[in-house]
Amino acid sequence: MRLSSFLPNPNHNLTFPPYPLPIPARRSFSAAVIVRDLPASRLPMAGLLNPCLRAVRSETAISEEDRSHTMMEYLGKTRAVSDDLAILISHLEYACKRIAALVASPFSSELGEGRPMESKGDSAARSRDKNLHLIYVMNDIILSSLRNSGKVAVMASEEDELPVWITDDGPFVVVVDPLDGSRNIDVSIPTGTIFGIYNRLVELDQLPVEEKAQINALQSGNRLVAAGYALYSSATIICLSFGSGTHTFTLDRSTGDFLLTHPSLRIPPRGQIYSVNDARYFDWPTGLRQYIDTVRQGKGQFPKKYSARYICSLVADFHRTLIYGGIAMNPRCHLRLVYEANPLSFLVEQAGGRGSNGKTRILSIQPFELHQRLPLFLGSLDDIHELESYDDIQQKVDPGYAV
Ligand SMILES: O=P(O)(O)OC[C@H]1O[C@](O)(COP(=O)(O)O)[C@@H](O)[C@@H]1O
Repeated sequence: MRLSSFLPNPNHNLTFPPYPLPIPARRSFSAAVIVRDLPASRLPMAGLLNPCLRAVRSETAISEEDRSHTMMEYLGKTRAVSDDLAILISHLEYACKRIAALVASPFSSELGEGRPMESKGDSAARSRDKNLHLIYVMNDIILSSLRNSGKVAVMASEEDELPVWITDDGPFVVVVDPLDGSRNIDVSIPTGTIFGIYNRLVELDQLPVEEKAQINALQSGNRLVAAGYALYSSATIICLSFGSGTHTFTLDRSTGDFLLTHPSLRIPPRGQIYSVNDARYFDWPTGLRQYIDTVRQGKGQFPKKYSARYICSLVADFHRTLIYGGIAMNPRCHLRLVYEANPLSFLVEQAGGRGSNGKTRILSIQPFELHQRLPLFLGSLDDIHELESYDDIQQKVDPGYAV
């Protein structure tokens, strides 16, 4: 068996994307070369081929000595990660490296130009987003990686109106927001990719493709087998959970490896930071206004004056919240249950926090529509419980915002 047959194959991508790319393909795909050149012991499927390595796979959360392990090594050692899942993650990792390179490229604004702009997914609602071309390129990068993995039955993307059926026997379903915070690209503010992974519902295999694609993608967050995000910032981070803790990996640009930097991350039970677009204050309901007024005066259950931070890039605001604690929220019906709220709630819960729509635990909500939006509150357990106790915190008024 040739190892390379499992890996993101750089040759598959030479025909991609199917429109002019203003940078030499070799430069933009250098991550593939790095992955291809990894020694066999560092590949995720090393356990498949090497029985000794498989034996050291551990059931438990990662230990201190695992710090600085590459993501590939981590996947190879963790029993919760099957070989199929490890292969899928390695392809997602590869896609995220390519996106990281492209968002940082001086040519990113030209990407996808000349490509016909069909009306897709949520694009009507996203008319204020100038970067739709670029987003569609990122979407294609993810789709191409998932196809090449051979492990995905269906991909549902925030950028596509309908889910894409990929392969009948793919064991997984992937939901994805390829480029969150895209409006910030032109000013080099962090952006991200969010993804969730479910098992394919084999009991639906006999249904027509459109039907089984939809139902597979509309699984409730309770059924996630893994979720993650990539943050494209001063460092490129991938944060992952397979249902036994949340771990973050940082890209070492000198080697192209993601190194384990925060094993078994725990969100502090209290933070001192709230993150919200507070220009909307006068559209908020009474409960939310009262909560924010209270904590910023230091009169809440945690007797410290809270500070505000708002990047307006969900992944970045969420990542800071995960590390420092506090709450990242968007109280209006704006963020998507399937592509954003569920994966991030899974990650925050696995780190000891909570994801809520202001009344209910996000992961227990059954989605009824792929692009369904909802109010979203993510963060430290005690902070979220305190906020929920104000009851009236979901913003019902949404006049439509121009910026
Ligand atoms: O305009 P608001 O309510 O502050 O929303 C900002 C949020 O919208 C997002 O940009 C996502 O919206 P889009 O998916 O439409 O780009 C988040 O990254 C950010 O947190």
